[in-house]
Amino acid sequence: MTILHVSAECYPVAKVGGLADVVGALPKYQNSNGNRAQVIMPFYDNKFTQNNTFHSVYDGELNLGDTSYNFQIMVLQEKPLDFDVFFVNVPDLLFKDYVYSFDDTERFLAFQIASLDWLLTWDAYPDIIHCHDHHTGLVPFMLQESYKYEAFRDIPNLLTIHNAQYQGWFSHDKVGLIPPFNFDHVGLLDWGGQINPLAAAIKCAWRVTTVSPSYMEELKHAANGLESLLSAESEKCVGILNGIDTNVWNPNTDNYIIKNYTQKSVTQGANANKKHLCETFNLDYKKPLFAFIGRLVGEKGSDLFPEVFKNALETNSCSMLLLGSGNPEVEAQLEALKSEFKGIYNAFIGYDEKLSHIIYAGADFLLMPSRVEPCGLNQMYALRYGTIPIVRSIGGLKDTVIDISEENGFGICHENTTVTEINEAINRGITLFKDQPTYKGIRKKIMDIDHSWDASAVEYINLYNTLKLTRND
Ligand SMILES: Nc1ncnc2c1ncn2[C@@H]1O[C@H](COP(=O)(O)OP(=O)(O)O[C@H]2O[C@H](CO)[C@@H](O)[C@H](O)[C@H]2O)[C@@H](O)[C@H]1O
Repeated sequence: MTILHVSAECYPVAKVGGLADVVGALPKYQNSNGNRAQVIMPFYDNKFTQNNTFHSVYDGELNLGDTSYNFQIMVLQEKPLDFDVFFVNVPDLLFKDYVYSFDDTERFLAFQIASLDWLLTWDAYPDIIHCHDHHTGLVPFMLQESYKYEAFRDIPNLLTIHNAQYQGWFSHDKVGLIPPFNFDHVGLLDWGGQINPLAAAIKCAWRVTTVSPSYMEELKHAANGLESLLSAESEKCVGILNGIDTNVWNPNTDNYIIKNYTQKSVTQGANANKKHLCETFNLDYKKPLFAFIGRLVGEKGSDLFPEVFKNALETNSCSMLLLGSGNPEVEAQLEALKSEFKGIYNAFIGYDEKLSHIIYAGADFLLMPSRVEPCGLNQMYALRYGTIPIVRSIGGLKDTVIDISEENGFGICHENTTVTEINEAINRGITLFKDQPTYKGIRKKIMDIDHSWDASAVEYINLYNTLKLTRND
């Protein structure tokens, strides 16, 4: 089966968050099952495009309303990835040193139109078009409604919602940017008086998946305005838990970390990484080290960190390390804490892939007090590296972490994203750390949990197969 993933991010080409990890791993696993999965994504001006050579395989011109733009489809000269990636280069719009910004409407529309224009020239169309998040949400609409893409009406397509908080809204004033379609159907684009690419995709895609079963259920009650739509479309929606790329995330072979280790050598290995972190960030090595990695946004509960960290650090019984960026106010508060808690707290405000790996390996506990967490990959990386996750039981966190008080439990869970509950959970971690035999036992146990893509990749293939059957009916 041939599958074309359409996405704004893909690791290691361009990564802002978990979307990149998924699109960088799922095709690999699908290919290893005898399929041909490919990715099409924008050509950005970033380290990856600067450090690799590309050549153009197609030159075209796309229209955004009355304005036309030249574009090329580029491919890598050599093949450093485990699957084919096609890059859409629209020099005037997409070739920027950022992935997302204020001009997303025009940029991602151009990306989607160029992708489909080029696809029209293929000899054999893909069996499945798999779209990811709102940046590609107009693809299912255009496949179904745009006159110029009539040849694609039969291609099964699906949408994966990685995060329904972001929907790509824009005004109906810009409807003319979308290639002509039967205007009687303009309502398919609309949600709440605006053009809403995520809503349009939920309406038009043949199937909709979310990245965990629990998140699918939660969306019916909390989907940033799309609750009733998701409830109405629930028959075509299904939750498939994300996996992780166990080749990239392997403490035994990870080139980013200070000392590699296996389940057998986790104590020495993880401690060497912890030591490095404590030396680098001036932290007390003897205390349990709690870490957070991620975007500093409301969904992740990051606005509560300044107070949570202060409460925890005032007891002088733990160290804290944060890696992330986002809300400038939160960033400033987290910076300010540094002088107050020298020797037990530090923060790196920014993005650093290598450092994230060392933290997964060297921290004792990973905090994820998310208000919303569609799946969450960080807790799965933490488990693989023997770091105990402390999570709020929601979305994918609920599906992947069992509290230590339960049978076969291995993590610390709390019900709500409140300062009190997060601090209580941290205190439970401090207590657990004092009981070193139990702590070490859990560490070893969690490294055994299999969250590789193997099972979920097959679930996707099975789902694609049901769509192919629908087409043949
Ligand atoms: N400052 C930083 N420096 C280095 N690395 C950083 C970093 N900030 C984040 N990362 C990395 O980015 C990824 C974040 O993945 P998540 O799944 O936790 O969150 P995200 O909310 O982006 O993804 C959305 O999509 C994914 C994929 O479907 C869902 O799991 C998730 O719930 C949903 O919100 C991890 O690989 C993490 O290590």
